[in-house]
Amino acid sequence: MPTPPHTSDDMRSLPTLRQSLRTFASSPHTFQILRTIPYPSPKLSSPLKTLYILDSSFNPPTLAHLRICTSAILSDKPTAVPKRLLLLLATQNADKAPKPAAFEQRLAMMSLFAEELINRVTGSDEGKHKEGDVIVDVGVTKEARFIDKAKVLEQQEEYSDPGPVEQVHLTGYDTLIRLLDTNYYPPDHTLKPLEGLLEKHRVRVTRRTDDAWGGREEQDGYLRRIAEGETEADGGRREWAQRIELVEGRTEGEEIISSTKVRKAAKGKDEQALSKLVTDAVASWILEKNLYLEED
Ligand SMILES: Nc1ncnc2c1ncn2[C@@H]1O[C@H](COP(=O)(O)OP(=O)(O)OP(=O)(O)O)[C@@H](O)[C@H]1O
Ligand SMILES: NC(=O)c1ccc[n+]([C@@H]2O[C@H](COP(=O)(O)O)[C@@H](O)[C@H]2O)c1
Repeated sequence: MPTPPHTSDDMRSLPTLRQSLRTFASSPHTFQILRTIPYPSPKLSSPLKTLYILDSSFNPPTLAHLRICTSAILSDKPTAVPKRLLLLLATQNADKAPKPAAFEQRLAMMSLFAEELINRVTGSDEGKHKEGDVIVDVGVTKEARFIDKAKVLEQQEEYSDPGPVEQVHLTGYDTLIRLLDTNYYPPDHTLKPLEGLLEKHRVRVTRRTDDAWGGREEQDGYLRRIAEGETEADGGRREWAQRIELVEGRTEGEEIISSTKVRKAAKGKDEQALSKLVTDAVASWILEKNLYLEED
């Protein structure tokens, strides 16, 4: 699908975004890029090899999402360029009903977040990238499951030209558990449908150590059990463990960050709490637009 070059201003205009979402919803397409930074993209010095994808409800984007993206981009050598990251808003979630804020608000925040992210990873400091070496897309999809998103992205010209591009899906530990949950794969309810994703692509999982998802040992143990063949009874493969990388999230004692926590802080107009959970531009947008005041 041709990419309408939404500018930074378009992405701050809620009527423009509403119209773009309407056009997308009524189209037969299941994926669309709304904004690319920088645009027009610089001529690539070498073919794109890796596409990082953060698929999220971005309700709103948080500092945890920022860390997931920057850590992935900076984990690879600065010379391994170009690097491309897709911030992907799923308009249909596998589990959650739509909640505030409206999708156009989330897209506006994703665009601000993308600008801040680019600033973080490019600059003059050692280890950072030159301007133009990192490209960030803001896109939307109607697909809820990773296996379907991966297929749709493989078909996009931007992500397949001139040759195959390896996708690295960035998730948190809770999402890895749901990725490998047979309940999402009717009618047979086996893990076989994941073959396409886990044989061609990779998953980079950030540990999410808190009460709900257990500690580091428990999370590492889960991946070890995959490597030992525990999922084979469900149609999984032990080799998949090599396609899944577990990386550090917050360190001991560091604040737990989630979009739910941001929505609570926003409801209380708690600017100090917000500043520890989201980037500056996202915090300003939330306060200026009075987002999440109705949150329960
Ligand atoms: N603090 C975090 N640590 C590790 N992974 C995270 C963190 N926050 C979000 N993620 C991961 O980022 C992806 C998108 O996150 P999502 O939008 O669901 O955020 P969330 O904070 O879990 O949202 P909500 O609080 O609304 O349920 C998921 O794969 C999720 O696991
Ligand atoms: N098995 C799967 O592919 C699977 C399961 C649960 C969530 N998801 C997706 O992961 C993304 C993040 O989900 P949450 O916002 O619920 O954390 C969403 O796009 C959601 O649809 C995919």
